[in-house]
Amino acid sequence: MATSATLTTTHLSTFRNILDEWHQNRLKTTPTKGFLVPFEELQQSPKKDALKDVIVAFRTRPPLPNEAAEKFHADPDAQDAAETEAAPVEFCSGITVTSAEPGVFFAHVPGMKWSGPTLTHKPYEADLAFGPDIGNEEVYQRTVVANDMLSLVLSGGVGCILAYGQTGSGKTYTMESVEHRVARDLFDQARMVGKRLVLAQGGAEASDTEAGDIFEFNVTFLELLGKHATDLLESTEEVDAQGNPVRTEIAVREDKVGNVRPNLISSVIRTSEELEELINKALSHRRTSATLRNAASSRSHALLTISIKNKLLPYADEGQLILVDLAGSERHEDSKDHDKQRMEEARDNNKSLMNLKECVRAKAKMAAEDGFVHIPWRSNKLTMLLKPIFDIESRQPSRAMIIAHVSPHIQDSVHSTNTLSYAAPFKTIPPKPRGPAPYDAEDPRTWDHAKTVEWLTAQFTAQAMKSRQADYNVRARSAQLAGKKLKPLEPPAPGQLDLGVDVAKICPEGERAKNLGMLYTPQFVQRCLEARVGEAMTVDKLKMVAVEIIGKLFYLILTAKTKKRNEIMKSRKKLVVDDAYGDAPRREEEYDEDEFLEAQIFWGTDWQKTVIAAYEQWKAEGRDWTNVGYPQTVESMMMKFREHKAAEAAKEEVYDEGNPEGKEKEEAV
Ligand SMILES: Nc1ncnc2c1ncn2[C@@H]1O[C@H](COP(=O)(O)OP(=O)(O)OP(=O)(O)O)[C@@H](O)[C@H]1O
Repeated sequence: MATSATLTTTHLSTFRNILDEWHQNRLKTTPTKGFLVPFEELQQSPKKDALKDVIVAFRTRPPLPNEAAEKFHADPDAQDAAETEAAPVEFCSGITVTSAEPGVFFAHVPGMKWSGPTLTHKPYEADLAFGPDIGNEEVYQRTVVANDMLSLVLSGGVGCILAYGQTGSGKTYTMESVEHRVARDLFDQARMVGKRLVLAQGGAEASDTEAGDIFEFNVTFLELLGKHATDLLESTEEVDAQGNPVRTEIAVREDKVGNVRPNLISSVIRTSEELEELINKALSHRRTSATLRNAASSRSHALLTISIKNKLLPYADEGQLILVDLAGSERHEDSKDHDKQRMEEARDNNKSLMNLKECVRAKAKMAAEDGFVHIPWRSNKLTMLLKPIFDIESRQPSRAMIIAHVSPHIQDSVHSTNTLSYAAPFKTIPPKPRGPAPYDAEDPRTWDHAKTVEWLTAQFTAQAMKSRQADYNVRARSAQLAGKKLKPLEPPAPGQLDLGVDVAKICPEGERAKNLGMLYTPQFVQRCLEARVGEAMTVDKLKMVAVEIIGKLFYLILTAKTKKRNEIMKSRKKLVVDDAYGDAPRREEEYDEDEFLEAQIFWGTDWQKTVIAAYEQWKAEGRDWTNVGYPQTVESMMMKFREHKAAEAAKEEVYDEGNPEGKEKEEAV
């Protein structure tokens, strides 16, 4: 089967003309929009309230020297091949960035109608769009820094950055640059956060406070190749028949308490240089193998996880930064020449990417609507490894960012539309302002300032009463030992109880429980330490009390959300996946756009060839092509595609791990 890239290449000059015309017409009406804040002014801290739980960005790279000529070839059987064969294939853009923020990419999708070549210009929206002229530093600043990822993870939250896209589109280029920049900045940021914490505890500002004095950093690097997980930090001399290093397989499963902690080599890191060295070591171990698209293609998902423990607040949650360079999303066309093992890997990779899509979409939907949607993270090893991001029962704040990469070439446009339509639905609109929710004593999100202060005061009062009672018990016991008896403990006179903190400082005017619920645990603890008055509570005692109180508040919020989820579930009966995705745009009336595109990819240029052959036959027989012939032809191609998919799915079911019926079915087959 000829590739669809060949078709595009054969008609390149026509596509170029159509594209030029489109550019001219577009520029007459809509100028290209840049970023909201110029790069030089990006340095201010982001507004925390404005941050989203799921951020989606698009990126396309510049064409590489000679890439078009080396990668794409004209179809020698095509009618106008003689015209194209003489000249080498030159670059023609398949992507146009019309707005950087919000991001808009147009994909120019070539097609062939009986009347000749056509281009469809399909727009896709994201939060950000990076064109070929945007460098790695700017991408890092506008994604990781502007979205406060490092503070989040240093404060006990979970941050995850995923690079997705066709093989050779630039994922590794982006992720490696992010990894090295994280290595560069994480320790400086940790030093700053740590110093503030030391100061809040009443400690003197030590200029030589090192990040490692306050935080403990542990790094792991896991590779998921198909269904097999291995440790990229394990050194090995052994190689398989293809020359790939052989490493011990690592189990990925939930433990008894629900954590997914694969048994990996975990390296303690104290400096930027150590982290940098570790990243380089792991990357050099990363398995690569040739594909049709990219000579050094990465066939696996690579997950770099940096876990951060706050030594000053041992009770606080451990922060995690998970950087994921996903395996290339290969098309049927690109993987058809692989051996059986590679085909299986490609199939498993695509399956895990589909499952990831479901999870991210559900998370995005949940954040946008402040409700609950089932997130099927247990269905696949990749999403199991991302449990901290997807587990709705987790009280840790989390933020996920997906950077979808597309090739700049028009020959890759069909694949680009797949990538963009994979990621675009992750972009959510912030929930519409609905006015204050009615007061509910059990839902802190509905409390006003006065109620929040009242609740906090009650919490600190309860703690102070506990301490007072404990203190009395000690004195009573000593008195008893001395043969005396103390008077029973009287309740304190109003205003006499020393809470040890100024509650008004913990919840200043204008703030309420909802705002406190958005603080990270260490931030709340820091606030309490800054509000400490007198000696009623020692610093250590106050830290414990603060962690307990914020934990209680998170618990109340989580319980209220769960209650709401149950109500939503009851009222909606069944929340189907499509519901979570929103209405999918339709392309050809009867067919779902994704399915239609997938079918075209499966057929490659045979799609157009079949249409043209059918057209000629129907016309020669004098029959109605437009109303009958064309729909019938498309339907029969869709049926064949569906049969192929069903057969693939049946195979997957048989081999699917953990499918209790799989073995029986396999035997039956
Ligand atoms: N923004 C960019 N600017 C310049 N060159 C780039 C850019 N992005 C990628 N490249 C180059 O393009 C080539 C392919 O990129 P890369 O290896 O990152 O792709 P990939 O998506 O990770 O592919 P695979 O999934 O096969 O690993 C590399 O030579 C890389 O240096």
